[in-house]
Amino acid sequence: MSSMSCDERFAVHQDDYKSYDMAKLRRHFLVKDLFKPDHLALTYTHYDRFLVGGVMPVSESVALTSPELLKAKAFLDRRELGVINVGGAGVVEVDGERYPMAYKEALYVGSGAQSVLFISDSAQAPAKFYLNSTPAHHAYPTRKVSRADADVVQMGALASSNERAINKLLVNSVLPTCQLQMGMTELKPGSVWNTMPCHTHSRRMEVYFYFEVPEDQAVCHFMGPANETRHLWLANEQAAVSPPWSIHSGAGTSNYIFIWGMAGENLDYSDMDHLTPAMLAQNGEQA
Ligand SMILES: O=C[C@H](O)[C@@H](O)CC(=O)C(=O)O
Ligand SMILES: [Zn+2]
Repeated sequence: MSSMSCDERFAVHQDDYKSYDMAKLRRHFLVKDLFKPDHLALTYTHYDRFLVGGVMPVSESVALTSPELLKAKAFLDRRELGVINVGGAGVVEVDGERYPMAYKEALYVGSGAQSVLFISDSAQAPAKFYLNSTPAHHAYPTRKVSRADADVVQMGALASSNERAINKLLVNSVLPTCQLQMGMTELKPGSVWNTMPCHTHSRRMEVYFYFEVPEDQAVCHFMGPANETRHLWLANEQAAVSPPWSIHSGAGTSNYIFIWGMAGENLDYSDMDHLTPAMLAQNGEQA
């Protein structure tokens, strides 16, 4: 039998966050255990009501069941969904239509879909579907976005350990969405810093999900206002929720890949407020 869980995370004020110890910081901002066999793992945040999830079908297909908290008959009655496969080959079936999903392929599912099923091609190499979902007020068409459809931007340089390719997948230059934006950033070997120089965008919250972190390695994810940063050490396939007041940037003990997902006021990817490393060196000083 497939199963489902839904964790609820309330929004935190940046003044309160300063006093959190590590356990409390992790309880509020770290999302883990996204891929358990035949289980739909959901985390409902009160940041733009952004839902983060993971599902790994192994011995059967798993349905996108609507959690009690949504008080909705179907999960997508009032929501849109973004899916990226970070595991073996699989299929997402939306109202009977089958979308084959290879590794790193994305699917946008529009509001109003009544049935979404997640299926693995093989139990030996199960698919791992990473999910982001936000409230939606218009039904845009469901569409698959493969790597060839992505809007790709090369950023950084090996000399500053931040050479990476930003693959914009579910963004408005590729397809229409209500408020969800998702993409995948791949670091080149020898580069470990993502999103450096870093930024904030108080118009949107964001969630970073790290994968392809090699065994025995980890990523140190930085959060907080620029003059009061804290860190979260993340293992492979864990995510960090970034409130609108927070930077989001990480350094790994090796290279890795991560999926970013955003929602909020607008769909303008580039309207970030940038911060230089020198500004971060003012940490703890008066703003
Ligand atoms: O607001 C945009 C997001 O934070 C990411 O797209 C940034 C990112 O992938 C990177 O610089 O490595
Ligand atoms: Zn950002």
